[in-house]
Amino acid sequence: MHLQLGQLSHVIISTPEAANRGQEVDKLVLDLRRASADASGVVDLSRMVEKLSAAVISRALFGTIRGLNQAFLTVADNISDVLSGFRMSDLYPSLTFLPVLSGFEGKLKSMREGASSILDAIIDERRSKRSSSRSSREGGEEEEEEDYLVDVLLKIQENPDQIIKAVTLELFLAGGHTSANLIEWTMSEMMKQPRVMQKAQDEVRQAFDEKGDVDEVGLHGLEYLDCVVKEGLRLHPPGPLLLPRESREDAKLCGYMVPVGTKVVVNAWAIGRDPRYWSDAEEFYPERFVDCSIDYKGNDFQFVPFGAGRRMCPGYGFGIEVVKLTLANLLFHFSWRLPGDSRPESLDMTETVGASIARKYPLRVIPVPYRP
Ligand code: HEM
Repeated sequence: MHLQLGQLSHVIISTPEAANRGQEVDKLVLDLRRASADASGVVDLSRMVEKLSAAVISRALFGTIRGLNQAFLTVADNISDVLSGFRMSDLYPSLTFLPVLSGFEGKLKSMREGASSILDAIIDERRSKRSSSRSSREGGEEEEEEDYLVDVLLKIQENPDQIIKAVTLELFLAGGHTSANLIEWTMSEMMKQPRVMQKAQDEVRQAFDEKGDVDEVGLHGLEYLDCVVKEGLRLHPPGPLLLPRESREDAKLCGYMVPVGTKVVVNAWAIGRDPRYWSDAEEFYPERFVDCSIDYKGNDFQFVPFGAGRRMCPGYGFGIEVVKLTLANLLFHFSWRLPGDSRPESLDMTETVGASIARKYPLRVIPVPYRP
């Protein structure tokens, strides 16, 4: 993973081993297998995928630290819940007393303090792990160094803990829910359209049948899955309004005057559904991306699920890899059915309203193992 983060020029988590996403995805497959043996066989895929992507991102950040991981996940989850959604103060930013009056500011402050003390403990734990493996190596013992993101930041001596904590929390908040959200919506769209599910499944099974399992290297040859993920991003961008910008000078935009200092919100969700740029814009049709040069890397302004420009998502490579790896595993190891006699076209796709658009109702589905 290659990230550019403010004061740091570059941070690289170099290997999938450090990110360790494969292990977490294997765990998800195992949990699904177990659940499929239960009487009803119905699983809450939304919840399972949310858990998976939080585990993947926390492993990449600081590995597994018993007790602390869970505490951090809970606090970070609460912060992200509080931050999503709109508040009165967003509509009337000049009324600066509103966040204080509503209790929003106090709530955030106490959550930040909670996250900060857990992160202090995580940093201390990684620091002592690093120094004990250094002493083992100096004593001639073979000890492999683990490089999680916190370790990389600790190696850069001039980073005060305050910055390490801010970067860790930001990455967790930005990278956890987004990947889960995209997996959940893309699976929902495929449940609704068995034709697409079948085509993606055929591709994945053809690629990995001989090996019997999905691997990250093989993911790059899955052209249809690539189109499916792009189509998921077009219709359900996990950050629908990107990050707010502020205009640095007066500007004229689409005939409107935008004065200096205006908060500008870019609606990536609406852009992805604009019929001027997309035919049958509301339809989930991955084939539109076959032999099409439009990509999500910030150069095609009709498709900006990761934003564009200097504030573009620095974690898109990591996010896409997690999403593809998870989807490929879900498609390879299981066939999927809806509970009872629900028909695919009747699957409820109601969205929540807020800074991120999630499914209003969790995706409840039945996994049927491909191989016993
Ligand atoms: C499918 C997964 C993801 C999606 C759809 C996504 C989307 C976005 C979007 C739309 C933005 C705002 C960009 C803008 O305003 O121009 C953003 C920012 C950001 N993303 Fe992601 N993201 C994903 C995964 C990740 C991951 C895995 C990480 C980290 C490991 C990450 C880290 C960040 C950070 C740190 C920012 C803030 C950048 C800044 O403040 O300038 N994202 N992301």
